[in-house]
Amino acid sequence: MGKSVNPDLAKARSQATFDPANLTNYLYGGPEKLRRKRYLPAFVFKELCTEMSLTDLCLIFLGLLTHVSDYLGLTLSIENMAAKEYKEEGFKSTDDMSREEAYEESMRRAVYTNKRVLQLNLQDQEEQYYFREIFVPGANPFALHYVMFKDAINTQGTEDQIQKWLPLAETYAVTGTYAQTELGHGTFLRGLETTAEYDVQREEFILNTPTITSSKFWPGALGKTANVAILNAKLITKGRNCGMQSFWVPLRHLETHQPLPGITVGDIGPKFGYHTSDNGFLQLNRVRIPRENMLMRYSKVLQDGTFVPPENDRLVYVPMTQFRFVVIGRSGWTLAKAVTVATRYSAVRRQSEITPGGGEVQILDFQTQQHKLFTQIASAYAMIIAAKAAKDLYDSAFSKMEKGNLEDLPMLHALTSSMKAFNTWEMATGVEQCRMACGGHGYLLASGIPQMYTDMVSACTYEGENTVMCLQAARFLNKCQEAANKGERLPQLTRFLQTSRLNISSSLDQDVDLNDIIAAYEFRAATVISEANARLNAGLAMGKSQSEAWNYASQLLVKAALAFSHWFTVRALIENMRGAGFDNSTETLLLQLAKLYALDGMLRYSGDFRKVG
Ligand SMILES: CCCCCCCC/C=C\CCC/C=C/C(=O)SCCNC(=O)CCNC(=O)[C@H](O)C(C)(C)COP(=O)(O)OP(=O)(O)OC[C@H]1O[C@@H](n2cnc3c(N)ncnc32)[C@H](O)[C@@H]1OP(=O)(O)O
Ligand SMILES: Cc1cc2nc3c(=O)[nH]c(=O)nc-3n(C[C@H](O)[C@H](O)[C@H](O)COP(=O)(O)OP(=O)(O)OC[C@H]3O[C@@H](n4cnc5c(N)ncnc54)[C@H](O)[C@@H]3O)c2cc1C
Repeated sequence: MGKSVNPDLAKARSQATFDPANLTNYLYGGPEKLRRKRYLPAFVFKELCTEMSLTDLCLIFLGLLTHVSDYLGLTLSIENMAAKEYKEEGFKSTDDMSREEAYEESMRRAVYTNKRVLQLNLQDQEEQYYFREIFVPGANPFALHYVMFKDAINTQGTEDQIQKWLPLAETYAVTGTYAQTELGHGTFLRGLETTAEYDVQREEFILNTPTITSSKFWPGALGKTANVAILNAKLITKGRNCGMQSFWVPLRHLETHQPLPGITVGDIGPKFGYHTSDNGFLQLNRVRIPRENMLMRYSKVLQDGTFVPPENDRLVYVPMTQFRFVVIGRSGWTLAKAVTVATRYSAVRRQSEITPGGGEVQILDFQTQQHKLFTQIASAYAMIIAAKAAKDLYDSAFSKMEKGNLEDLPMLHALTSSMKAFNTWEMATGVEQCRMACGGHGYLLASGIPQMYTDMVSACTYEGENTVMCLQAARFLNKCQEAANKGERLPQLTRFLQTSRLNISSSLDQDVDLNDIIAAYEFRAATVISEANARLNAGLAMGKSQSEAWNYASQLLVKAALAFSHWFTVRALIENMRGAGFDNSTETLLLQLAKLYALDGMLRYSGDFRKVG
């Protein structure tokens, strides 16, 4: 039962000046990865559905990605399910459900996918992600389990602890969360109040949330789903506060799922988005766990209570750095989904005339509509490709860290902090622009865009509130500027602070040279970073303390981190587009898209660029 494609859409696609397959292969990491990605939903839907053509299945798959299918009334007739537990007649729209019903529907789908991933032995993380997203397009109640809970075990646990706990997580013998934020503190981790006091007599930690503000508050899956937490608390041993450490804390009985003694836990209530994620609260009333439950890869507590500190006390923050990197990558794909919906809609929506009497045109013919959408298409590509570029730096830093070489940790923290802030702010702005570009229909939940926004805009807050993350990156950039001022050697990533010069060869009446674009963004970043450093030093010269001067310069320091991220993104986009081995037509188009992205950025931040000439 093939579905006819809208003639306007078909016509628009037929006018492509390049072969989309080349681009799709590049974006998904090559033809084999793309084949697998396309095979998965077809395989599963074929297994689930008796009478649907592959076109329908792909439509459902693409629609599910943007929730459209939920609202087009497409339902999956689920028969001969491999997993007998999944008795659902089809995917019902969760938008008309209460929070309880929506959570249960998402939980049902998530449990089904968890079982199928194990039965299909899907090992590849990306394939697992694609597979899950087909069935749980919104917030997945197991999100924390899949990412931060397992990452914390892998990065903070000893080999023995990994051997013991990771199989439990992989087989869903336990369901986990990452419980760090408290009612009173999310950003300022040194202010966390939950304590883990070592009892040397019984070789146990006594976990306690002594105040209402120390209640754990926000962790995903804490409300209902999780029965174990990787919980961060202030370690106290031999009367000494040894800072934040991570602990494996059972929360609920593995059979009855009832809270264990001393544990008060529940859901924090309705949120702006992520309705099917049960973010929760947790209070601990002198809960005892064995000494072996402290994750001791980097820091240890010996039987006699002696604290063995880590080589670097920031290593306990590694799970956050890892997840920031996930957010950096997913931001581009989130914008890609939104702009795909809005662009397709703009090809089929006819509204108003350009030439009086000429008939209503596709709204994609309005230059204002093209500007709204093409800049977001360019931004999505820029973020996806910059994330790929950051991955090379990320992988090399992590492999060195695993061998005990921590020299790249500051750079990695600065890069993941600034790019997480930059990408999520750009994604949030872009998704909202796509929603508005669809007029009234963009405001319908059926478009899929509103939920993308309300779910994903939280990424500007979680995993490090964006302003705070920019200031973290600015610490590193400012240190590099100070070193540059003294003529010292800089890390590779910031060497442009010493070398950037404004020798632009392009003139306004010729097509802009791509190297000039990179040079302009580099010079802008170097100038803003230098200005922030100058403001900081001006504060010190006024007699302010280091922290008061930091606060005095903080707005410019945030700008410096964003200018750095913008330069990193533009450079990655242009260099990867030139070096990707595309055929001429595809490369020409992509470099055109890169210019659009960069020149649009210059217009949006024209103050910076005018100031640096
Ligand atoms: C659209 C994308 C969708 C993606 C995915 C969707 C699916 C999942 C859906 C939902 C899941 C949501 C999950 C959310 C989880 C959470 O939110 S977990 C909690 C996250 N919390 C935070 O991030 C807290 C942020 N705060 C901090 O990290 C710290 O408090 C601080 C701000 C860094 C300050 O720390 P501190 O006061 O101790 O340190 P400073 O004095 O500022 O700096 C001291 C030095 O330490 C260095 N440092 C700090 N952090 C790190 C780090 N992580 N790694 C390495 N180094 C670090 C810092 O640079 C200082 O060094 P310096 O003195 O040399 O500059
Ligand atoms: C959807 C969602 C899911 C979450 N999931 C989890 C989870 O699974 N596990 C978990 O542990 N936590 C989770 N969190 C909590 C999240 O990590 C925190 O909300 C986040 O770290 C921000 O902290 P906060 O809420 O205390 O905000 P605050 O830090 O109080 O921010 C409020 C304002 O203060 C400003 N501010 C704070 N400090 C500074 C500073 N030093 N300089 C300048 N400005 C500053 C911020 O910029 C911001 O404008 C989640 C949050 C959300 C929204």
